[in-house]
Amino acid sequence: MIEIKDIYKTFGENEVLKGISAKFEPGKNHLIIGGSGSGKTTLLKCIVGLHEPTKGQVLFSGENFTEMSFEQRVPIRTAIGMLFQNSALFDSMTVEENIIFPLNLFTDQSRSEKLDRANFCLERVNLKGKNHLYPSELSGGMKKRVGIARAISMEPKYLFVDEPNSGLDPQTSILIDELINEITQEYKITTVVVTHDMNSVMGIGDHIIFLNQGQKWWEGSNKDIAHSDIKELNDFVFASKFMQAAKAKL
Ligand SMILES: Nc1ncnc2c1ncn2[C@@H]1O[C@H](COP(=O)(O)OP(=O)(O)OP(=O)(O)O)[C@@H](O)[C@H]1O
Repeated sequence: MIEIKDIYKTFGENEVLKGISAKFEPGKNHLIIGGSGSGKTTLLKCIVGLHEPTKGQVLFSGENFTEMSFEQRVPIRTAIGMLFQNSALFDSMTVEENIIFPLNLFTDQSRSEKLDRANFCLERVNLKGKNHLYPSELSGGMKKRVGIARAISMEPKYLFVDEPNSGLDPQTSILIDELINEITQEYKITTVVVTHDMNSVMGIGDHIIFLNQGQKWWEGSNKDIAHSDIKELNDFVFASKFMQAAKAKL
């Protein structure tokens, strides 16, 4: 479980996050949605410690991450898997080397244990046997899957994903969403996803937080979202004609 309490983040004069509180539970997909510039990525970065909040607290399993020193944070950091935009794979490394990279950094596993783990993770994301390919030889969807394989290589308790579907076609997007959902449920991971993708929202949004102008404007599940009477949320969710037509049938 992750709990954030009254998070503020200011860059210079720009107050980007204005007092956000929420709880993120294991085995669930928590989606952060909102318009461009509403503060989604900033919030994600504040939770994982890539930004320090100006005010407020982040608690991982009840432990106050915000007040910890760099060294104290290490056990929590190693329990975090991250998949950020563009998959952030190392181009000069093979698929296998990319997956083993965090194991080299944070574990004292033997070479054969690391290879076993890489093979397990590759199989889990349906990329068995692709060990020796380089990122330049992969499609966008395959890169995302390698990114997911790397993110789960350390058996994370927490998974953070920024825009998993950017640059992917709709069918591949759904496969990536399904993979995130399966992994989240299978390993009881607390998963937090920043997304613009309404298919993801409707497909895997167990818990959705809608940010508007740096504030938590609404939260609920994908079942609740169609019945909200919050104007800003409806304008965001039902911006497309397709979604308007879908709502009319509900
Ligand atoms: N490192 C930074 N320094 C200064 N300002 C920043 C920094 N990071 C983000 N911002 C500002 O914070 C605001 C919110 O940015 P953020 O990237 O969190 O929004 P977002 O909701 O994720 O947007 P998008 O959907 O377009 O990715 C923007 O005004 C941005 O300029």
